[in-house]
Amino acid sequence: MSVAQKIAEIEEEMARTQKNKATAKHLGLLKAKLAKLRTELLIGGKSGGGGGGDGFDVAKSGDTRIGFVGFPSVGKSTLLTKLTGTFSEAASYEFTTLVATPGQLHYKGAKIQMIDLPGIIEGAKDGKGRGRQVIATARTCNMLYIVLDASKPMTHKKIIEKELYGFNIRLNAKPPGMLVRKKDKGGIAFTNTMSEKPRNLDLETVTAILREYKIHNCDVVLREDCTPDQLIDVLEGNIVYMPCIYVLNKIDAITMEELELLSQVPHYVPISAKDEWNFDELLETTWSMLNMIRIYTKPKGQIPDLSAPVILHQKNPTVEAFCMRLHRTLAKEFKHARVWGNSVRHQPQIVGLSHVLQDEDVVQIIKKV
Ligand SMILES: Nc1nc2c(ncn2[C@@H]2O[C@H](COP(=O)(O)OP(=O)(O)OP(=O)(O)O)[C@@H](O)[C@H]2O)c(=O)[nH]1
Ligand SMILES: [K+]
Ligand SMILES: [Mg+2]
Repeated sequence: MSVAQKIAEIEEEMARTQKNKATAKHLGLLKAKLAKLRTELLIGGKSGGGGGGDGFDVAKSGDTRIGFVGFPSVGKSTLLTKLTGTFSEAASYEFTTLVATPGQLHYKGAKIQMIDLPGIIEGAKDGKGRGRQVIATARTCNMLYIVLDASKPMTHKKIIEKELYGFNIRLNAKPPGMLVRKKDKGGIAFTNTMSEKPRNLDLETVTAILREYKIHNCDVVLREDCTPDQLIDVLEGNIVYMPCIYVLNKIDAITMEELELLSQVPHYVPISAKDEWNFDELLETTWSMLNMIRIYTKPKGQIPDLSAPVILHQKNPTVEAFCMRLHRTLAKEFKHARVWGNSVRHQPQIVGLSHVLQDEDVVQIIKKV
């Protein structure tokens, strides 16, 4: 039996199994088996077809990377051409795009690499078409645009999400709030640091899942009400968490009433790639979800170069993170920094490595002599 067949078999059994307290442990076990098989597919393993776990070979450039994922002919290539000016062929027939096509957009001083990808269909992750190559490339991105055709059924969104989930991509989610610490002896300890009782996990389910991973001595500490799937994610360890915008394209082809209904979807931005409608909102939303912060450098005796900020990805980056971004050894030679901007009261202010910077601060590093 191939890995894909084994996966299908387990998925069927899970669908047959009723969800209740008595079956929780068994379901947890099936989920763990499923995750292991998916990882086997992902890493290449013994699976047939689909081009292995490797993505398209696209050189990284710029400060961040956004991948366009969606069914065929939803308008991904049209969008790339309009946003970046890099031509990617668009046509009314499916699978026009066969390879990854990168373009670059300059926005608020940042260089954003955008990658137009071939369309995917249901079953992509298991080797249909170029699906696995597409999703493997999607895993290398900092953010995804899931492009949807507003005039097509919204079930397409679910299908794409499922394909990405099966390739260990978690959309608009944070790593689970739990600690899993393997030890040499002492058995399995399951503790909870929340004020309320956990609703989704108990010692029995945790033990069953850990056993599937051949772990017999381990501390599991809950900081949030995590699910069995989240425990499995932590054990698998190769999960990618990334922000995603549902880009609802072709709104020029639907009525206002239909558009109103579609606006219920979270993280969605309606656009028309053809008519360039609502690109402002798309880019504003992109910027805020990427959590990018611009820091301007100021060499001694010169004015800061406001056209070329250094981009940091953390929400609250420190001066140390800024130094690391500039050069690996800079933090070691660091004496102090002068900072102008919103993060300081005095302009400039002398700060140390632990100072937290804000968007558009100007920083001058003073090295030890
Ligand atoms: N009405 C309308 N049509 C659009 C829009 N954007 C793209 N199209 C049309 O939709 C068709 C498919 O566009 P593509 O850009 O090739 O779509 P794609 O997602 O790249 O397709 P594949 O590469 O085949 O996966 C073309 O005929 C486009 O002209 C839009 O905003 N409105
Ligand atoms: K097309
Ligand atoms: Mg295309």
